[in-house]
Amino acid sequence: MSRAFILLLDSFGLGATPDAGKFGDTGANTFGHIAAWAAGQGKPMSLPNLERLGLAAAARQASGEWAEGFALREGFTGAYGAARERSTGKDTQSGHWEIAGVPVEFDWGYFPREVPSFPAELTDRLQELTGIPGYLGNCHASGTEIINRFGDQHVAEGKIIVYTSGDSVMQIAAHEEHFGLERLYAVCEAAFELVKPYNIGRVIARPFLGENGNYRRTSNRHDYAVPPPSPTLLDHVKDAGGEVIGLGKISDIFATRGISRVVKGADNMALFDALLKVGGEAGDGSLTFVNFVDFDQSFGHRRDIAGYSNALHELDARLPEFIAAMKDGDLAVITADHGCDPSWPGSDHTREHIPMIFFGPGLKAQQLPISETFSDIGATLAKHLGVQPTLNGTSLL
Ligand SMILES: O=P(O)(O)O[C@H]1O[C@H](CO)[C@@H](O)[C@H]1O
Ligand SMILES: [Mn+2]
Ligand SMILES: [Mn+2]
Repeated sequence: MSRAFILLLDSFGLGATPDAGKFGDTGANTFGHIAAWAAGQGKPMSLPNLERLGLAAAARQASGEWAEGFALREGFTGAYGAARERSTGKDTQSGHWEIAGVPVEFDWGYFPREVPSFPAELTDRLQELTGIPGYLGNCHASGTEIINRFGDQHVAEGKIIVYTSGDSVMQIAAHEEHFGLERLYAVCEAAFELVKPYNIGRVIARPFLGENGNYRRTSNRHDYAVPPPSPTLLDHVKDAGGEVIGLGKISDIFATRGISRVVKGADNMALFDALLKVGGEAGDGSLTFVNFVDFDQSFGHRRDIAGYSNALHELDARLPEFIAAMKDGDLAVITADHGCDPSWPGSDHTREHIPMIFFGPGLKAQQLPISETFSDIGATLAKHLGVQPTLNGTSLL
C-alpha cells in the first residue's frame, strides 16, 4: 500500500532565496525571525517534533545559520531539505502548482499601488452587471484593516470594499448579512470573468460580520481561481485511480482540477482533526493535501509574530498523533508555498526557501540537497505512488 500526504504550512519560509532581492525581500526569514523574536522574549521556541524530523537543520541549510534556540541535534528521523522557487511570483497558486510539478513561468498581472488600483473599465462594467452602488477602498490594503476602515460605510451605503495586494488578486469584502453572502459570491463570479484579460490569478470573496466599526471576517471566504496551465501531480494521481483529497483551500487553489474530495476546516486545528480523520480513511494510491491557512492569513499577513509562533507550537504538539497513525507505505512531506515573514515591512509574502521534510515508516533519515524547484516534491511523491511523473522536478528519494 502506498499513500502520500502533503502538509503545507502556508507561508512558512526558511529564509530568503538568492533571487529575493528582485522582490525586495533580501534578508527575510519567516522561521528565523520568529525564533529570534521568541528568544528575545526570553522564551525560545520549542518545536521538538518538527525539529526531530529535521526542520531546524533544513532551515540552517536554507539560511546558513541556526535559528535562535536551535542547534545541531542527533537522531533525525526525516529526510529534510529546502527548496527554491522557479515560478516568477511568490504567490499561493504559483507555490502550490510548482510543488505539484507545474511552475508558473509566465507573469501574472498585478493591480498597481495606486488609488484607484482597479481600472475604471473593469469596475464600471462590474457595477453595470451587478447593480452595486459603488466601491470603497479600491487600493492595496490589509484585509482586516480595510473592513474596519470602511465597514460602517459599506453597511450604510451598500458599496462593496475592493482591494488588492502584492499578489495577483482582486479581493471583495462585504457584510454577510447586510449585503448578503450569496450576493457577494455572485459579484465575485462576475468579477472573475472580468479580470481574465488582466491575467489575474484569483478573485477572493471576503465576507465579514459585526457592527459599528467592529468587524471580523468569517470562514466563508471563497476563492475563484484560474486552473493550473498543465496537468499536475493531482491529475496524475486521480487519473491513475487514486483518491485526491484536498483539505482547506487546496481545491480552490487548483480550481478543482485533479480533486476527488473536498474537506473544509475553520482553522488550523480543525484542519488537523480533519487530516487525522481523512488519514484513517484514505485508500491505496491516494494523495491527501492539506493547506494550513492560518499561518499566512491570520499571522503572516497580519505581521503577528507571537500568533505565528503560537500556531507553530500548536501544530508541533499535534504532529505525533499524525505520525503514530501512519501506515507502512505512507510518505508525508511538510512544506510551504512561499514565505510571509511577520517581522517584515508591509503585509505581503516574502520570497524564501520552503521546507521539504519527508517522513514515514521506514524512510531513511538523511539530508537532501537544496532543490532548485519546488517540483522536486511532486516528482518524489509521483514516484512513491507509482503514477505518471510530474512535468518538472526530480525525485529526491
Ligand atoms: O490581507 P488579506 O485580505 O488577508 O490578503 C491576503 O490574502 C490574499 C490571498 O492570500 C493575499 O492577497 C493577501 O494579501
Ligand atoms: Mn500561501
Ligand atoms: Mn497569503
